[in-house]
Amino acid sequence: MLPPGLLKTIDVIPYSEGGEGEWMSFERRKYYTNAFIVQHDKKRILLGLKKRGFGKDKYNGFGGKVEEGETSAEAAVRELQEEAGITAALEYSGTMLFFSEGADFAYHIDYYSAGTYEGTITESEEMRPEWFAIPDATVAESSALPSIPFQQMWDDDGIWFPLLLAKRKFNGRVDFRLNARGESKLTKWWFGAEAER
Ligand SMILES: COc1nc(N)nc2c1ncn2[C@H]1C[C@H](O)[C@@H](COP(=O)(O)OP(=O)(O)OP(=O)(O)O)O1
Repeated sequence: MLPPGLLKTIDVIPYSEGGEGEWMSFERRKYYTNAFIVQHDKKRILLGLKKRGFGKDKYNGFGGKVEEGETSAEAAVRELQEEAGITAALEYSGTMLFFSEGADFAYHIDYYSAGTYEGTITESEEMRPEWFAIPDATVAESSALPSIPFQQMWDDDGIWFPLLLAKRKFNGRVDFRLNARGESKLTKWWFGAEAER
């Protein structure tokens, strides 16, 4: 049921799949984290604008490589501190395998989230933190905050963000291929989510 290479971390039921072609093969993987502050009571989520390197000019959670000798959960807390200046009791939200055509490794990304944090949110050399409104169909008035900027995020984020916001853990894989202009685009995906409680 699961796509090749995806290491199952939780029991999931199929949630979303699409795209075309075969899954690409890869030789090795590297371990990454990505963390979000999601405040349902304030209807807002903290994202960061990546200022350099991989994913520059995209909004994302805060994260990076898991260093040798640390767990993914420890790496997530460290990266959140380094990139946004805050600490949080992060909870595991899901895992995604991402492979991009031509890359020499696949990203194994563990996602984390927390509803509260300590410290002062601070811009770092890598990320500029900003709050965005969590969509709420039950509330008529619009938020003073901007909407989540999916047009300036990774193509796959629109698929699994509803799960993150609904606190449903997920496992997924996304493959990106290069288009005629040499841009890396989402071409195939599979996501499973834990059953609704
Ligand atoms: C393709 O789909 C992706 N979606 C999202 N939301 N995030 C992704 C995707 N692919 C990679 N990422 C994340 C995973 C990491 O959090 C960052 C990349 O981390 P970074 O560029 O910071 O990595 P390094 O500079 O190698 O690591 P250090 O921060 O430890 O130096 O993007």
